[in-house]
Amino acid sequence: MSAVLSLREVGVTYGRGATAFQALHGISLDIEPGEMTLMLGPSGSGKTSLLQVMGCLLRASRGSVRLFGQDLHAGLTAEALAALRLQHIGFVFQHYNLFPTLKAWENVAVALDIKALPRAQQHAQALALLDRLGLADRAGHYPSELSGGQKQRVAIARAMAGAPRVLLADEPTAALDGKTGQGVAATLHELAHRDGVAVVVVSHDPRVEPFGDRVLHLEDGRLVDDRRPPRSSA
Ligand SMILES: Nc1ncnc2c1ncn2[C@@H]1O[C@H](COP(=O)(O)OP(=O)(O)OP(=O)(O)O)[C@@H](O)[C@H]1O
Repeated sequence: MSAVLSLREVGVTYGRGATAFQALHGISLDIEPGEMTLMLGPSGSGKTSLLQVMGCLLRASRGSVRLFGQDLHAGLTAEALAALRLQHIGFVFQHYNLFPTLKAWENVAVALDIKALPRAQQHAQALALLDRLGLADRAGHYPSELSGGQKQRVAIARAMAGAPRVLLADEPTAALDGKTGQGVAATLHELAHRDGVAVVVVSHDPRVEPFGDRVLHLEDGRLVDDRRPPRSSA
């Protein structure tokens, strides 16, 4: 396997001078396609900071980050970084971040807009994505008419609309009840295995753990464990 993302000795410091705080210390790891990587660790251990570095939302203060071999620190402008993000990376958040005034399919189509597709084609593609996530019959519903699990599936469909090679999810099941959370974790796992996407999930949720092909543990901004459990739920 060749890595999608390669991090070497990555450090992140917030603030300057007397108030500077080092949130990440010398993190080196490769993120592979076709597997679901879980990032676990106590509150404040740096999980979100690391996910943001991987997603080109936050620049590392030290070290190097490569996306498909391209060095994200080698003089890239903010615009160039944003373009890479749009092209390769999808995001899923704890609170779904759907537009309340748009129907489910329109929320997905927002991500297709960027590609300037004709509206009919956007509709067809959004429906196909929702269908894959078991939501074909909810395409015309507004977010307020959907359950938490359905909303998260719409958010995943939207994240997949740009056909990203990397999908980053920050606490995607935290607002969901047990069974629904497991269903969403299974969906993310399937995207990694069926589509070859590199899926990285930050979670506090023990119900998500069985779906991780690889489990990273962070503590105090350091990677303290990195393993592939022998048994996966797939
Ligand atoms: N913008 C910021 N400015 C200053 N400090 C920050 C900033 N963002 C995060 N931190 C600090 O960096 C450390 C790591 O934060 P981060 O959000 O990455 O941890 P986390 O493991 O995701 O935590 P949680 O599980 O609570 O979301 C924390 O001590 C946090 O207070």
